[in-house]
Order: sequence, then C-alpha cells, then structure tokens
Amino acid sequence: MTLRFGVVGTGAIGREHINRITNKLSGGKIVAVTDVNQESAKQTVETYQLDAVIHPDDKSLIADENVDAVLVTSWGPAHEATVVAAVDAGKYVFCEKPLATTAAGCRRIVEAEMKQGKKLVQVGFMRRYDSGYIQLKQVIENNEIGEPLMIHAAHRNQAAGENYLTESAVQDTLIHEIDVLHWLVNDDYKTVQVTFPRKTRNAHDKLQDPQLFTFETNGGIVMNVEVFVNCKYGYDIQCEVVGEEGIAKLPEFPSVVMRVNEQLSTNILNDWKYRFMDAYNVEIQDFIDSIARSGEPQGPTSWDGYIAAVTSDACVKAQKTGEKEPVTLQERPAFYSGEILQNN
Ligand SMILES: NC(=O)C1=CN([C@@H]2O[C@H](COP(=O)(O)OP(=O)(O)OC[C@H]3O[C@@H](n4cnc5c(N)ncnc54)[C@H](O)[C@@H]3O)[C@@H](O)[C@H]2O)C=CC1
Ligand SMILES: O=C1[C@@H](O)[C@H](O)[C@@H](O)[C@H](O)[C@H]1O
Repeated sequence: MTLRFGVVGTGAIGREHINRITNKLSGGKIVAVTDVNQESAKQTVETYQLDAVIHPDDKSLIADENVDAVLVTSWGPAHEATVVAAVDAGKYVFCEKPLATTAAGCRRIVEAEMKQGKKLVQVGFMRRYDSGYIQLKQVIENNEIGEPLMIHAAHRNQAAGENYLTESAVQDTLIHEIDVLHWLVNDDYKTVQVTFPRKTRNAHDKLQDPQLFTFETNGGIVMNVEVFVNCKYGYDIQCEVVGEEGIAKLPEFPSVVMRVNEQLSTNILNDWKYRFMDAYNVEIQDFIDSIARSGEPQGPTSWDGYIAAVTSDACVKAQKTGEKEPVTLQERPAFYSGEILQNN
C-alpha cells in the first residue's frame, strides 16, 4: 500500500520532507500540495518533478479523495486549523512542531482525534528518533549512571531573523528540549523559571538572547537548558545527564577529524537539516510503516504535542514574570495511555 500525502506548506522543511518521501523513503507518495504562496507550491512541484495536484488552500487539499495523509509544514500558528480539519475528515496527519501554538489549541486537536476513535496524528518531534538520544535513553533505563539527578542542555543556532522574538525561543526552539528531555527520563515537568543573562549584541531589539530555562520535574530532577540563537559559531545541540553513579552525554555529530596546518579540528554543522537528517528520515518512515502495519501512527502523539504546549505556555509566562511558574497538565486520557513511545 502507498500512503498518499498532501502537503500544506512548501517552505524549507516542507520541501525537505517532500524530497525524502519522494527520493529516499519507501511506501509514500506526494499527490497534492498547497501553500498560501502558490508560486512556492508550483516551484516545488517543478523542482521535485511531482505528479501532484496544486490546491488553492488546505480545505481543498483535505477534501481531495486521493489524499490519505496530510503533511503539515506551514507556519506554527496555522497548524491547528489544518490539523483539526484533516482529523475531522478522518485523514492521517503528520504535523511539524508545534502541534498548535497554545495548549488550548492542542486540546482541541486531542478532542477531535478522540472523536474519531483512533489515533491519526503524529507530531514531528524527531529527536525521539535520533540515534544519540535513543542511546542516551537506553543508558538511563539500563541504570548505567544510576538515578538521573540533573540535565544540562543547550540548543544553539548561528543566527535568528527579525521575526524571531523572545517567545520564539520557547515556541520554536526550546520546544524540542521540552519534548525530548522529559521523554528521556520518563518524568513530567513541575515548574519552570527563566533567567536572562547579559544580552548578546548580535540579537535585535525584540529578542532576548541567550536565555536560560530551569525545569524541575515531579521526580525532583533539575534541568537547565540554554537557548542561544545568535551564537555565531554553528548549530549545536548538547545534552548531558548527571546521574548518581556517572554522567551520560549526547554524542557529538560524527565528523572527520582533521590534522592540517598544525591544527587538530572537526567541522561543526550550521543547520538542523543535516544534524537531524537521519532522525527525520526515520520518523517519517515510521509514520508510513506504522499506518501500513496497524492503521495508526505510533510516534509522538497529539497528547505529546499538548504536554509540550502546556509547558511552552508556562515558559512564556515565566519569561514575563521572572517567577517560578507551575506546569499544570490535565489528566492523560485513557485513549493516549501506554508507555511513552520509544523508537529504535
Ligand atoms: N522539526 C524540525 O526540526 C523543524 C521544524 N520546523 C517547523 O516546520 C514548520 C515550517 O517551518 P519552515 O519550513 O522553516 O518555514 P517556512 O517559512 O520556510 O515555510 C512555511 C511555508 O508555509 C506556508 N504557509 C504558511 N501558512 C500557510 C497556510 N495556512 N496554508 C498553506 N501554506 C502556508 C508559507 O507560505 C511557507 O511557504 C514550522 O512549524 C517550524 O517550526 C521547521 C524547521 C525544522
Ligand atoms: O525546529 C527547528 C527550527 O524551527 C528552529 O528554529 C531551530 O531552532 C531548531 O533547532 C530546529 O530543529
């Protein structure tokens, strides 16, 4: 069976996913695309030589009977409306992060999905598919470093544009750590507090950069996460788990070690595209395969999207108050019960 995708949003990651589904993965085909910028949709069809219908908008794409699954790669604030409409139409959805920009929006998606009586949605939290994070999780679960006590993490980008604001550091960037760190230690967040260090001169007026987030979990683990989106030197993702008996660290992205001109060096990447390329491939292949196998996607769920959004809302509040803010989750519905998914 071929899973026929309709893509909403043919920007940077939309094209990346179109390319991987068309040229790298198996079992999927792009049959429809749309973008508010119709020229972008047209160019995408041409560039990747797709045999795909260009729809005027997401509603028309969702109504296309040839579309089995909707790939949502539009801007974050547009996700909710598309996902709810696709779920109401009984279509599968792969939605890039964030599932919706607010917890209330994610909750509406959860309600729509439960009404359909089966899981339809997977959220693009690809780090759960990254081999480094999977190894880290296994080390923790095998008790090789004892009980985890602290996590030190960093998410650094080279530069951020003018539209990237202080809240974007949470909603666009930290959201990956929000998802992956509690998954790593199988715990939930209790509180979050934000500290603003001295601001880099490379950030514009409406962006506080860097920022330091401190989370406490229900189990008492303290995690600090640095978000620094104008770090200049490269794209850098760090994560170190300190346990009672030892420390486990996310592996560096493999790169050739050079000895040239009296220097020992390795390259640092400049983009998420390359850093998580394998993880993106595996997450979308898993989406295709699990639907073929069981009729439901088995990756990060709408409920995971909701947890991330509740936490993200608390982080944005903490940015404004400077106080320690509670992260208050509603009870997990039985529909989403079961182990937090681990993919390997
Ligand atoms: N998992 C990951 O590592 C990454 C996830 N993302 C997420 O993917 C999404 C897209 O990001 P980018 O591709 O970087 O942005 P982008 O700006 O390059 O592309 C977004 C595209 O969506 C279109 N669009 C916006 N609203 C629309 C609507 N209502 N209907 C149809 N088209 C619409 C825009 O015209 C644009 O072409 C964001 O939610 C972002 O957070 C982006 C990069 C990496
Ligand atoms: O999702 C992503 C981007 O949208 C975001 O802007 C980057 O900070 C992240 O590293 C990347 O994974």
